[in-house]
Amino acid sequence: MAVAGVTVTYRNGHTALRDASFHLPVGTIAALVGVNGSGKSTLFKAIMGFLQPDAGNIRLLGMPVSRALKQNLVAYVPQAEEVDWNFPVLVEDVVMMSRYGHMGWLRRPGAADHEAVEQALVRVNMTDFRRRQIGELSGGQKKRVFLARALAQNCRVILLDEPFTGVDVNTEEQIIALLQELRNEGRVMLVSTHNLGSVPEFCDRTIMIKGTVLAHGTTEETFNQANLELAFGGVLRHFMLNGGVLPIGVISDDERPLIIEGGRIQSRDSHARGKDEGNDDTSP
Ligand SMILES: Nc1ncnc2c1ncn2[C@@H]1O[C@H](COP(=O)(O)OP(=O)(O)OP(=O)(O)O)[C@@H](O)[C@H]1O
Repeated sequence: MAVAGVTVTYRNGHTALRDASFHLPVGTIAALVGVNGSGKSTLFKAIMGFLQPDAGNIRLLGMPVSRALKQNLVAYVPQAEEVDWNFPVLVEDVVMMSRYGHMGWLRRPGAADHEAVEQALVRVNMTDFRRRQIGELSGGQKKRVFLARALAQNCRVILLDEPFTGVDVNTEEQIIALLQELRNEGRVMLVSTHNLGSVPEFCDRTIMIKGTVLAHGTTEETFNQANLELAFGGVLRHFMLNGGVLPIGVISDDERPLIIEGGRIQSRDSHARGKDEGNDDTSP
């Protein structure tokens, strides 16, 4: 995925993205992080071809967006709020919709389509729910159905909008494991997330965004305190804990804080420990 000098201005004249550039090789999970309104959804919409950039260009797997879309190579896993869950549709039908591009003009599913849906549901562990109405599922189950839809489509580029919102830790871990498998198959995933604590855990690359791309590269190089402060500034609750010899910075964009100890980003396990230790003596 190559985004080069992309500027997107909405019809009301608001420029939500200006001169945004980054590139991702295949076989990557990249985090897209930034405050509310920083342009994450705008970038997704441009990559999905819903919005036409006013400047710059986007190439997916070496081809223009329109060609990648025509070949069914791009899938979008939406935020829960974007979907009308009252629409009466079965889980297996939601997944089958992704096969329309593979069907003839009569859109009658064939054996290959049924097989693709079956395999996708197995992969996300949702076969038992195939005859359930999508609206009756929990948040995490719905996310898994949308992931199954991306899989049945056999797309190579997957955009995931906040995949962990309203998802319990078990489901989050299942989704992460699946994304890692997909990465190993050579797919590219761009994941917008406010769960900063889990970014170093599963994202090879990070893109920091705030009206433009502030920084991008491997998570190791990019996901550091200086860039996080640049991207989040005063929005983050940023406080110091006094446990231990070195000061510990806690940066939290949501309920799952990220711990930076001695300039190094800590894993979730150590963050749980830090949280417990820090409860009494945190100061804003
Ligand atoms: N249809 C639109 N018309 C005009 N401005 C818009 C439109 N959609 C979004 N914007 C503006 O563009 C900017 C970027 O919005 P965008 O939805 O891309 O942010 P985001 O990073 O996805 O935010 P969030 O984390 O809240 O989902 C915001 O200032 C927003 O108000």
